[in-house]
Amino acid sequence: MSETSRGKIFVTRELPGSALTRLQQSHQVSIWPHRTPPTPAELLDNVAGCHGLLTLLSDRIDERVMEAAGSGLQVISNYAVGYNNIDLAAAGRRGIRVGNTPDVLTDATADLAVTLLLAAARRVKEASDEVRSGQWQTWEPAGLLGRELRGKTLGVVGIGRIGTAFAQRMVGGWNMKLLYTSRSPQAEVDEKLGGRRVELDELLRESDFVSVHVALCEETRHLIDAAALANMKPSAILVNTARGEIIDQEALVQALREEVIFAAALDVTTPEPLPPSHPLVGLPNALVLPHIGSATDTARHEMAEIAVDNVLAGMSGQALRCEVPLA
Ligand SMILES: NC(=O)c1ccc[n+]([C@@H]2O[C@H](COP(=O)([O-])OP(=O)(O)OC[C@H]3O[C@@H](n4cnc5c(N)ncnc54)[C@H](O)[C@@H]3O)[C@@H](O)[C@H]2O)c1
Ligand SMILES: O=C(O)[C@H](O)CO
Repeated sequence: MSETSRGKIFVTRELPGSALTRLQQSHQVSIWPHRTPPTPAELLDNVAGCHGLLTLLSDRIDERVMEAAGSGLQVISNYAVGYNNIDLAAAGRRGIRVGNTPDVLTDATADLAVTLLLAAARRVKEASDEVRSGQWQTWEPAGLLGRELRGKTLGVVGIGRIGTAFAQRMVGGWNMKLLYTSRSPQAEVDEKLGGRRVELDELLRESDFVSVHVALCEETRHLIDAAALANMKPSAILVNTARGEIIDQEALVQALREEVIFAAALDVTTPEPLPPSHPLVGLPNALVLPHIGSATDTARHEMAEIAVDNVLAGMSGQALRCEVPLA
């Protein structure tokens, strides 16, 4: 299909900025009009006959969805850098290209990981709750004591784009010692940030702050389980801006209740949204945000431009601006 012939595209949510108008100029575009995602049945109905899909991380794009779209489906463009919501093997079998939106959200997400770490270290949630609930009585010498960062050991689980940007901030800002896990040696991280690649066990044992940045896949699901949490220092803080499923959340609740670790600060959970009745929401030493890592105007606008470029390229049979390699 050429970029000028009108192919059918389903977009699963409105996007910020004007990027979607570029799709509308050349194609027949239908945009899911609601704030919440289509249900699986609604998704199946809406993709029928589509040549391109522009999806969000909350849309599960499995073989059934690809089947429902039909044999004309050429491209699935995910409005996210993570693509664990898409069955890549099925896309590969069907010759469907898959796109994502890396790099433009790296700074925003690394900044949020710093925010979470600092907020947990200085007990910002408890402090703010004290003011809101009227329990703030006086300035107390030993009230709400938190943790200092300078010179402490930082453990980065998965030192990709965001993990590296986060480590740069923490090493540069607070002169932290850096340990990281990676499937391959990272000479630049070692040279520029004084990093040392270690096994996960050692990272958890030695780190004062642990931040998770690895992609979610079968090998990383519940990478941080009860045994891993037990391996951490009782004074340690765990940050997660990657995906909720990388942490065994029930084990985390127990570890926080029993003070196996000091605190956790999470931008991602299982499920999303996390119900307000979930124990993590009520725990004083857990801070939960509603998956806002990339939520800056710049990042979300640039993500939209890439996602649209990916759809246009895929529908004209070209390599995508940001293409996910398929198995
Ligand atoms: N909270 C948010 O809003 C937000 C925003 C952006 C990204 N993310 C998440 O952060 C993740 C990282 O993003 P990125 O741009 O740094 O990606 P990246 O690909 O640069 O980094 C991912 C790292 O995970 C490693 N990895 C992948 N599979 C692995 C496996 N099986 N075992 C061990 N390591 C493995 C890779 O080698 C890489 O170092 C994304 O996958 C996404 O889930 C969340
Ligand atoms: O993977 C991603 O890009 C985030 O989770 C949302 O921006």
